[in-house]
Amino acid sequence: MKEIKHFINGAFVGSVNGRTFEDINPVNGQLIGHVHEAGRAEVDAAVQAARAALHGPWGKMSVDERAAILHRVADGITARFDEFLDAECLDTGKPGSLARHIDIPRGAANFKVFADLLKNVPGEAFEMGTPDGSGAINYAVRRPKGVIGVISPWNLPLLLMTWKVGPALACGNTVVVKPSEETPLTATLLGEVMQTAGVPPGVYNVVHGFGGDSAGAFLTEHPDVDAFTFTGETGTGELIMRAAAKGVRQVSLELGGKNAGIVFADCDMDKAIEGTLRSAFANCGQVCLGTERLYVERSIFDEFVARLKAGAENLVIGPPNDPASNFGPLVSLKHREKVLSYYQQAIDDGATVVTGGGVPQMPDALSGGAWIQPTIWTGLADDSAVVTEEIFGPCCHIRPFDSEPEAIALANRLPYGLSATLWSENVGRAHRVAAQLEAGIVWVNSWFLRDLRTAFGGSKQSGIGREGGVHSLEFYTELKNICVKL
Ligand SMILES: NC(=O)c1ccc[n+]([C@@H]2O[C@H](COP(=O)([O-])OP(=O)(O)OC[C@H]3O[C@@H](n4cnc5c(N)ncnc54)[C@H](O)[C@@H]3O)[C@@H](O)[C@H]2O)c1
Ligand SMILES: O=C/C=C/C=C(\O)C(=O)O
Repeated sequence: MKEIKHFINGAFVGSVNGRTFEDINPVNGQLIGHVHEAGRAEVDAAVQAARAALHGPWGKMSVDERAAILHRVADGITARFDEFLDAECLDTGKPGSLARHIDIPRGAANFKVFADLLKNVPGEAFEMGTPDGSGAINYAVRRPKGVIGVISPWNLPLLLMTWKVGPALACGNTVVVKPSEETPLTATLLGEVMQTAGVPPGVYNVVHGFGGDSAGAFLTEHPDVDAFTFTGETGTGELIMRAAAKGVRQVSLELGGKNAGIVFADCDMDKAIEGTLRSAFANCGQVCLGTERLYVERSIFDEFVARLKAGAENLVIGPPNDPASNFGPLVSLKHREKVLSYYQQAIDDGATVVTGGGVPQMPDALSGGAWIQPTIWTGLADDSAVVTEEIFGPCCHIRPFDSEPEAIALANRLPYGLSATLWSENVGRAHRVAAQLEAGIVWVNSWFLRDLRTAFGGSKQSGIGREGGVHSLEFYTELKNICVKL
């Protein structure tokens, strides 16, 4: 039985109050281990360690030295690839093939890319005239923001946490991470990698616990954290923003979505089906960028629905260690209750259930898991909660449209604006529609194709700010202008 501790000031420590909570495997409902729950004392110790580390060797390192250490962190993840893979699959139940190709490699890449970026990023300088004719030079330097609070969700635990820790550390900050209570393992394992890679104590800290009235809230209420970067639900983002207002601390928020996919009759149908099967059902639909609303041009509607149905019914439901499986359980029975409530709502609202809609029959050994069927609906009104609210499950609603302006208006009608996909072989149309979609990220004839140098984030209620490439620098550093009179 695992005992999962905090990682504070370079060491694994338990909670002084002795409180723990259970980490459950969503594949079979079995106990993975007991996780220490941080009280204010542990959160305070972590923040103090992070503050002290800013003034220790970490704060004095050159960019090159920091980058070399972060490369060792990335190499350390790769060297222990299978351990990270097993830990991520244990916590989430996701298919091993998915974590092998996305979650764990991105965990390593998130350190490498930002270490290299910092070594190569240009600065700015302006010469100016002065009344006495001697002139002045302005130049800007970037300084770390300080102690960063990182609060992350359970759907892509290592990927999303390192997406923030990588650039934060590359910029010279120190971090206190509060991983999701559902998925504590990989953030903890990363502590061991940090030790081996020579990251000084206090630079990377992890405190475990829940959100409200627990480690998450204690971290956001701590006055000595300089800024918060958060990925999770829009409602939680509002709470974090409110807490961060005390002391005027900055926030970077990557929040929920209800992402639209638009499929035009001039698409390549094979590609559109393949891409939509991934965007609706990958990671059991638990991807913030996933598609839960599809708008399909009427002339190809029936064919598209039939082919997506066939694809969904071909998904192989199974546990992470089954090499044939490409569809795992939801993260928990609690989350399944939420998703199933929308499955019921769809029926109550008069949907046609094209496929799925319930819980699959699983072998006895797996019957305690959070299994659910991939589900497709048609026939719902545009204002049904199933079509307007983020479900975060393996499901989508498909509705026909008749014109390009109608498709754009339907895609833009919700208060979310994270991502959108559009499928068309007409280049002019693709650019025209992409330009009008209210979303931070638009994928044309693809989905979840990620270049880490690009801006990533949501518009409207899907977030504040952009991370990725140089945009991460804007958040993780303070830009200081120095004006020198000559
Ligand atoms: N925009 C993006 O990039 C992105 C990426 C992944 C997930 N998401 C969103 O995340 C959500 C799913 O993740 P989730 O259910 O873990 O989200 P969540 O908001 O419930 O929890 C996220 C984290 O916040 C913590 N938390 C909860 N309440 C808190 C509080 N009051 N104070 C401080 N911390 C608190 C949780 O413990 C967890 O660590 C979905 O809405 C999804 O769209 C967004
Ligand atoms: O579930 C949301 C996925 C977010 C992905 C990223 O933040 C990323 O690819 O950097």
